[in-house]
Amino acid sequence: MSRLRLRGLGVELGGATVVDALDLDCPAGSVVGLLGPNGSGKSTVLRTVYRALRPTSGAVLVDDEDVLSDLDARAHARLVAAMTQDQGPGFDFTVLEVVSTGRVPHQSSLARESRTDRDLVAGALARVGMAALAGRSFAELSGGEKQRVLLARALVQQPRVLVLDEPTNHLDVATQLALLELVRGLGVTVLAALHDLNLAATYCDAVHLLHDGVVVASGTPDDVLTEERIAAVFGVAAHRSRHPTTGRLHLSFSPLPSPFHPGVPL
Ligand SMILES: Nc1ncnc2c1ncn2[C@@H]1O[C@H](COP(=O)(O)OP(=O)(O)OP(=O)(O)O)[C@@H](O)[C@H]1O
Repeated sequence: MSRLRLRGLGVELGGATVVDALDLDCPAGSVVGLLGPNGSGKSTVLRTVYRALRPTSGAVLVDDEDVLSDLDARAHARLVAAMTQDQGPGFDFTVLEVVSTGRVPHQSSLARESRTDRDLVAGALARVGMAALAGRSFAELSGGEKQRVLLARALVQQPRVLVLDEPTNHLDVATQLALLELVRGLGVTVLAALHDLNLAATYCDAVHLLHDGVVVASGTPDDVLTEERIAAVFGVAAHRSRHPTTGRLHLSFSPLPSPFHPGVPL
């Protein structure tokens, strides 16, 4: 298991500072949530970790390896896998082909797909409940089915760090819980951007709360997600309680005056 650390991360986009001097730790094997309102910088932070975006300053470390400068693309893909909204093949591939591309970083350029590769792909498709759709066109899948296929692809990469950008946003409630249970059971270090604060409270060991590109609080969901902080950062009234079966933090929300039209409830 590996730990992920972001140190002094800064990102400027279109002349504006989107992420500023950000430090963030994900202990080995932990599930860490990145929380914050729309536009707070969550995807931008994640994109630097999976190298879709080069930060203006700072470092991304997996254990003590600087993944931004020390590694070629294949070596990086063996360390870090991502499941995001904007992924997926540009051409029409089958589900099986899409998941199989996750094995490429582990294959030498001459070697054909091995028995191990095929077994891993079949196993991952079964784990995400997509084995029956292996021969289907990826492009024709529903949003939730695509998300599950992209998770299977990330799993067969056998990464040490898994980055998830809004992993549950297309999923029905049962599949949301199944996906997060699966992810928790992997034993890999996970950094996930989540909008659902209750899912974060249930499944994350720690959370970092972003506001305007800056981490304003870090710690356990219980410590970070106070009613005052949620009101200040998200602009909603939150009521804290305990989930009746898990005993974890549970939040209920009601509107404060609209951020768009102060004084007028949303
Ligand atoms: N290429 C770009 N040029 C200029 N600004 C950008 C660019 N990409 C993103 N931004 C801005 O950076 C800020 C952070 O965006 P980001 O997508 O990281 O936020 P987020 O927290 O993931 O939001 P959401 O919850 O809506 O997905 C936003 O204000 C966005 O408009």
